[in-house]
Amino acid sequence: MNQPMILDGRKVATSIKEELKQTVESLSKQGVTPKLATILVGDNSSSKTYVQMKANACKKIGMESERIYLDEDTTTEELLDVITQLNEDDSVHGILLQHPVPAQIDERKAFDTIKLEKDVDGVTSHGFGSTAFQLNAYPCCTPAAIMKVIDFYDINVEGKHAIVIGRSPILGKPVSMMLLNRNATVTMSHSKTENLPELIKQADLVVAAVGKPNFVKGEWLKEGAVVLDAGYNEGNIGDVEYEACERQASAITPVPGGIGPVTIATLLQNTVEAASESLEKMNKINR
Ligand SMILES: NC(=O)C1=CN([C@@H]2O[C@H](COP(=O)(O)OP(=O)(O)OC[C@H]3O[C@@H](n4cnc5c(N)ncnc54)[C@H](OP(=O)(O)O)[C@@H]3O)[C@@H](O)[C@H]2O)C=CC1
Ligand SMILES: Nc1nc(=O)c2c([nH]1)NC[C@@H]1CN(c3ccc(C(=O)N[C@@H](CCC(=O)O)C(=O)O)cc3)C=[N+]21
Repeated sequence: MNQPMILDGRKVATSIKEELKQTVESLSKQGVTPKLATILVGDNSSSKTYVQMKANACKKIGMESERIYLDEDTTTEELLDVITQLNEDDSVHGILLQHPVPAQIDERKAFDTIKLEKDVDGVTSHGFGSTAFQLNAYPCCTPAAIMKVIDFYDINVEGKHAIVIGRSPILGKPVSMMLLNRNATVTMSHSKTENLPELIKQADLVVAAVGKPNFVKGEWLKEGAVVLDAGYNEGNIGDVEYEACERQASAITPVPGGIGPVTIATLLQNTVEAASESLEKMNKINR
């Protein structure tokens, strides 16, 4: 039986967080404790779990966090006010608005209200554009996590055919740009894509970002494909049918224990970097 390499996200996350702990301690000694603010609109229970996980992860490495819950019927204006207040709050270094938001809210407008220096989740148009053009900005966390797993396990993407399933602003679209920047040949697919299984069959690397449990079937894969499952559905189920895909793949991320933990580590990393930047700025002013 085929035994693929299991891409262990917890291992990748631990190595990132170990390093962060020391930086957080040193920043705190200098009077700046990195702080992340998360905003959740509506009471989607799994979204609540994610923001709780993010808060716990902050605490574990000595960071602070603030969780803001807004009603399901919050208007765009009300949400923009909350974001503006966080933009102006010097104790907050990073802002994360949980995607998706209820339909009445203009998500793009809300994302773009986040100050670039505090966009630790890489969701602003400016952040996305900078990432696409390989300029300096915080990369979107889950896409960056996917790239970190690829790098940690030395997976070669140059010249390879990668298919990304899903094109959301926080996942499919940015990860496609990152893969392109690494010289992969990228197919972006979505709900209107025709003949998806045939396209997947041609891919050396499959990124699943659909939001549908067990969506990618084992028989769709080319033998030896690398499978990166970013999906995280009700009941801790990924977007790929794991057992069947494991038989076809040369390497695969499990769910849980794959991309998820690395996403959180990346979010912490970006927030700590934002705090360092703000300390540097303060020191310059006081000099
Ligand atoms: N591990 C982590 O850190 C993270 C995990 N996630 C998980 O990743 C998954 C995707 O999340 P997210 O990107 O936010 O989800 P969205 O719902 O925002 O986007 C889903 C995407 O999948 C596409 N899609 C839907 N159905 C099909 C189909 N039948 N064939 C091809 N494409 C399809 C949609 O296409 P269209 O654009 O045409 O509608 C859309 O682009 C979820 O399981 C989520 O929980 C998300 C973020 C972080
Ligand atoms: N603006 C925005 N940014 C996001 O990054 C974002 C978002 N919106 N909306 C929702 C999704 C979902 N998401 C997850 C993060 C970590 C795990 C994670 O760590 N999962 C663990 C499971 C841990 C457990 O269940 O105990 C694992 O896969 O092993 C899962 C899901 C981020 N998201």
